[in-house]
Amino acid sequence: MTEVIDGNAVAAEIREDLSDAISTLEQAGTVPGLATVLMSDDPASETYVSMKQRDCEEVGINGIHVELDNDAPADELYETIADLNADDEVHGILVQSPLVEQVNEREAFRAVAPEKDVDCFHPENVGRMVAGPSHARFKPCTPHGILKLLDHYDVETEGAEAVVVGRSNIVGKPMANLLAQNDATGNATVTVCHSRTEDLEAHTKNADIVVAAVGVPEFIDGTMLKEGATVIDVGINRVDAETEKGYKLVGDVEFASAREVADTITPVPGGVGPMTRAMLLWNTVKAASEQTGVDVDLP
Ligand SMILES: NC(=O)C1=CN([C@@H]2O[C@H](COP(=O)(O)OP(=O)(O)OC[C@H]3O[C@@H](n4cnc5c(N)ncnc54)[C@H](OP(=O)(O)O)[C@@H]3O)[C@@H](O)[C@H]2O)C=CC1
Ligand SMILES: Nc1nc(=O)c2c([nH]1)NC[C@@H]1CN(c3ccc(C(=O)N[C@@H](CCC(=O)O)C(=O)O)cc3)C=[N+]21
Repeated sequence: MTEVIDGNAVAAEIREDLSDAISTLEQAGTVPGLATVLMSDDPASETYVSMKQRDCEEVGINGIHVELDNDAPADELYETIADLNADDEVHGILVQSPLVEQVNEREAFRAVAPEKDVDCFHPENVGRMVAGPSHARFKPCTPHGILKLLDHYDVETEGAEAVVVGRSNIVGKPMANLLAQNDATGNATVTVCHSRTEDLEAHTKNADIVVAAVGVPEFIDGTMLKEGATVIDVGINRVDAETEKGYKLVGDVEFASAREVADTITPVPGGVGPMTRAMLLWNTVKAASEQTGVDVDLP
């Protein structure tokens, strides 16, 4: 029987475990603080940011939300980030992507103080992550959440053939790097595929673990997978449907055909998405601990 991974359940467990670390910090006089910054006309962004704020409330993190006008000058965003960098009550800062066009996203991510960069987008933190486990500060939330899911469902990465489809800075690139690292959640043999890959199916067919982060609805189907594979679907695509909201969410994997072939598979929604949010809380607690010098146990 194919096992369908329950990302909501694993994320709830992590939030529960984080409460202990948050209590430890509170007893030492610190409430962890996470600032989310929204400057976007992307309709999904508002949903994600409000979910992140709701998560904060649930676990006892002080959520601070800043929303900027979409037509404000880029400097307003930089000033906001500078203020948050200087604010002792803020331990983590997330600048929601995509940003409006007048802002250079790379510059905005660089403006976040590296100690508060809970997305792990700052080049200093990316470099430290790539340098290896003893150098790393944060792991980016989505790949980090995927490693937690693999561990939770006893999917062996060591020696596995892993194929990551997609090479974005937010998902594909760090995911491939982490799976290849020489540590307990890595040691896979990793192939990175992208839009210039000649024969995608030849790669995915050979993979024990496929991570799909493409942004194309139902791009990978069962015929492209190896029998018994683990399939991690990162994609969140809104497609028109006759629902209350006028759309439904589908992944980058065609779930019905993939589950016939896979041994273990994530659904959309309820797979990777909730884990991304849980690891954002995790990184915020780690940031608060490091900024205050109060030791905590992280799940
Ligand atoms: N669940 C979660 O928590 C998150 C979900 N997402 C979702 O994951 C998906 C991917 O996001 P993101 O990584 O930001 O996307 P990007 O658009 O930044 O990157 C997509 C990647 O897929 C590759 N690609 C596109 N078309 C093809 C193709 N036909 N064949 C092979 N590769 C292709 C691109 O290749 P190239 O580099 O050559 O252009 C690129 O590397 C989206 O659906 C997004 O909404 C994103 C972040 C978090
Ligand atoms: N600076 C920055 N950091 C991010 O981590 C970041 C970002 N920008 N921009 C957009 C992407 C996307 N992303 C998601 C997080 C959670 C869900 C999630 O919780 N999804 C739920 C359902 C969501 C819904 O109902 O719409 C699920 O899959 O079950 C989805 C997508 C984080 N991102």
